[in-house]
Amino acid sequence: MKVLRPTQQGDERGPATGRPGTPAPPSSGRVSRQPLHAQAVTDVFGTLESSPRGLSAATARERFQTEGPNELPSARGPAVWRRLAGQFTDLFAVVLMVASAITFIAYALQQPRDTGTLQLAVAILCVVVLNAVIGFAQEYSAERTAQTLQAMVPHRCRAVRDAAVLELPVRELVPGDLVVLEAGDTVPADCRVVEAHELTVSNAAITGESEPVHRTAEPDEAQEALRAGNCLFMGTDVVTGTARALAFATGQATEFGRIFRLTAAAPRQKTPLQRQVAAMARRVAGTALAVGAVLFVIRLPTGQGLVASFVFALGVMVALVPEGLPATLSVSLALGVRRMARHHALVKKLLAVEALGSTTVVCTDKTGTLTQAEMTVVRVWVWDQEHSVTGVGYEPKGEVGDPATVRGLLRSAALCCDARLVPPEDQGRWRVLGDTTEGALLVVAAKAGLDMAAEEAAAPRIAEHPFDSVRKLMSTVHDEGQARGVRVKGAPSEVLDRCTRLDRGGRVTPLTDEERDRIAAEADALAAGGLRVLAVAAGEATGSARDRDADESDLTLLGLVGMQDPPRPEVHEAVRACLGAGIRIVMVTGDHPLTAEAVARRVGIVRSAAPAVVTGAALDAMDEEELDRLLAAGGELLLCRVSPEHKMRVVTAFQRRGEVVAVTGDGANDAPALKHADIGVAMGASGTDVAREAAEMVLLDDSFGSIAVAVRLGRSVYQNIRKFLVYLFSHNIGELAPILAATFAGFPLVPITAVQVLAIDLGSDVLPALALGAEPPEADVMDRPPRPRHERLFSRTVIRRTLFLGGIQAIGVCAVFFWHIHASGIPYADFTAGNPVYREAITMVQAGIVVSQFFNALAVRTERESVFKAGVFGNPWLIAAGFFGLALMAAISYVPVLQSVFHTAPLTGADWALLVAVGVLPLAADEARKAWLRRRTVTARPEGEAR
Ligand SMILES: Nc1ncnc2c1ncn2[C@@H]1O[C@H](COP(=O)(O)OP(=O)(O)OP(=O)(O)O)[C@@H](O)[C@H]1O
Repeated sequence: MKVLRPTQQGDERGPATGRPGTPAPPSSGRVSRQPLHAQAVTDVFGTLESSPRGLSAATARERFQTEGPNELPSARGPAVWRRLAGQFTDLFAVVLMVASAITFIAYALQQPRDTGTLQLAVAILCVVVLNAVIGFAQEYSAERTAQTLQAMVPHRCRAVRDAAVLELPVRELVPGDLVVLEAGDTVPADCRVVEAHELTVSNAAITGESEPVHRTAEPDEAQEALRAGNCLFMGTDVVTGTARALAFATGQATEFGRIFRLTAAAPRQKTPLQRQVAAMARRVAGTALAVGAVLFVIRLPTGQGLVASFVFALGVMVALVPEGLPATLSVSLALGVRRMARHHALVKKLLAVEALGSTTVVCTDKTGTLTQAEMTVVRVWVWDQEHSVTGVGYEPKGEVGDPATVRGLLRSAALCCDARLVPPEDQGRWRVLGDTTEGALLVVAAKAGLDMAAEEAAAPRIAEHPFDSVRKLMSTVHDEGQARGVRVKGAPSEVLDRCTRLDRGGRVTPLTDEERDRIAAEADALAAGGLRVLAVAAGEATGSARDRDADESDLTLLGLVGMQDPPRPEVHEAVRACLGAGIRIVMVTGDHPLTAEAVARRVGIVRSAAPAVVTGAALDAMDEEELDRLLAAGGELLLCRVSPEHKMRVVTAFQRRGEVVAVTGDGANDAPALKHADIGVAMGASGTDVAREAAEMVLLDDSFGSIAVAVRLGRSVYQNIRKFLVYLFSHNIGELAPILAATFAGFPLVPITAVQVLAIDLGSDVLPALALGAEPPEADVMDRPPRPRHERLFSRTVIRRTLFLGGIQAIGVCAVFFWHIHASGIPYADFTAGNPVYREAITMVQAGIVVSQFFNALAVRTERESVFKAGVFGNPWLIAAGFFGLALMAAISYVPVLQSVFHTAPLTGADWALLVAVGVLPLAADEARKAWLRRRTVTARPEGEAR
């Protein structure tokens, strides 16, 4: 975790406070005394005790022991006590604490003193403490979840060790490691560049300047490393080119580590959903206060005294406040996030969970997302014949039609590759380190009998012009003795544009227009079969300078290769599910239109005879209006030969139309589109660090199948939240209604006490609400159109359903109470709190609500489907939570200590039978409502959530 210090004398940096921008040299005579960035490359290796062959495994291990892992400690938030104290400062808690204090005072002033008042004061305090503890625990667990998820995002880098390029976890990197970098990589440690090809980096993470800056291996006389043109810093991004660089500082000793230490943990952002719920909870609390105050004023003149009226009003207030709601919401969101993670979709921001439910368009990549990214060359074309290649995967075993004819082409193609084939370990499979397209070329070269190690030794690479998805082309320059040979591979149109000659089986002739057309037609024919097609060419570098345009001109076309990439097996079903859910899928690919269309057909994205296939060039020719018209036309749309800039433009255009867009991306230059989209989806396995950083969601397996699962789960999280909102708010109606009814009927006491209400809100109702938040997705969740973007959580449907279920519950509970009171024949005015009939009646009311909530929980499980069809026991947690509530109620009714706390009485078997008969009514009525809804929707397909 430190700057490597071969000796201490030359080190002028303080450990934590020193300016880590200037790696100091050691003072040994063997190595240079200049700062690292001022040294020549050869000296740098000496200073850092490394070599162009990288560190040996043994040295790396040793340094890991002494330097520690290359990682930063996790950011520490405010102290535990501060966070806990913070829970007591929200409006809710303050109101309840004030209420409790007044109740305590009321109790002190009471003559004679009523222990019920004291119990109420204590109970309210308990609510405050319990809420604070739940809030704190939930916040803590959400944080832990976020940290675990972050840790799951793969952080790997490439470094040379024992002369071989290895992929290793970033934390294992040590000072002296020779890091291999390419566009899209995040720099894993502070490094000094020793080799660079067209390297530019974005230092935004360190300096805030997003404009890419050029970096080379040349010594630099700058004052500090940060300004030097040859140093790279942890956390910055490689924008273009490739490089090798020596790590000189890791972990906390890096510049990033210093900034990290200075930065306090950023405050956690609440999602719009959480804000909506918090705002709603505040509104309800306000209403509760107002209703309580009004009732207090109404009750005062009835002559029951100030304290009794106050206690009564307080009961009303407590009945209305949804105590467990915010905690339930957070738990439900966190559960959704965990479920998605189990299905390979890591949500980095809770926001994505909500947005997923309303996604209307998915712009998806092809390679790796829809396909397996297991490229295998199956055709090689050289003038004027096509050769088949056999074999599967990356195992270099198979036959090439006529190896002698195609060897020249394959040698050039393989020389122009950065990827490496990795033999199987422990009976695994052959793997590719690097680009899969290049992996396929190395495999076919081996199949044709080429020994690429020997070929590379015979023609060492002296320069390269890296691939990028805008150029769709890559070239390398090789020292071939008398000449410097150029090898080029890329999209056929790009390569053909740069060719002037054609290799006709060893005889080179000028390339005629006719031949050019013929070759383009061959490439199209291969692409139409769903193959990715690359053209390969060769030339000679003439000028001394490394001039890309000159190197890549006047080339000789050697031939074409066609590689297949089979669709992922799970994608067909996932595409069907998304289309069924009203989500439009737009394929966005850099590949050839014919290849794209063939693959799109295979996975079911294209089913019609004539999809709209639009190329990047055609997009460039369109103005915004034309683009809007294209998108508005709906239907199947494939965007081919496009660059990340096109992707960004299309995302913006979709959003202009009010669509909620999810976009996949893997490259560094996909980052703007990923950031701009409503949900940026990065590839976890093959994507670059930059893309993963920009995205809201990371797919660990890169598969489109995981997007479909995430949408399904995102929708179900939202549905579940609505379920427990209806569940929780409907019982508030059940609690409030008898209180209001009693007030207006002139009954002198409350039909349910505040302590009883709290027992329901925090005892019997919390667990079912949590269980509802964990409901599995409903069967038809993907048969509905996406939720409108701006639809409120408390939509009219939710409010209607709450009133419906709560209303029925309220009628039942009031009927039970007044029936019991009337059956006793005692006049209202004679009732006192100690009256056994009154105690029975209020026990009936509390138990009535609990029983009714048991059935209510079953009712809200589905929106349209009969719960009997969905399976009454489909959510065993819910059933268990319901029975827990009933058991708690039974204990309150029968256990003497609880009887005295709650002023309850033992219920008889007949009482329970009556309560079940009344309690089941909301479920029965809701079943009837669902049946009516289903019948209605068979004839007319309604809009949105009313379905
Ligand atoms: N390593 C490479 N070297 C040279 N040319 C390449 C290489 N990889 C791809 N190409 C060419 O560039 C084209 C675009 O490739 P690119 O990787 O940018 O597409 P993409 O957008 O990632 O495609 P997809 O949507 O299939 O993932 C390919 O069709 C191919 O002809």
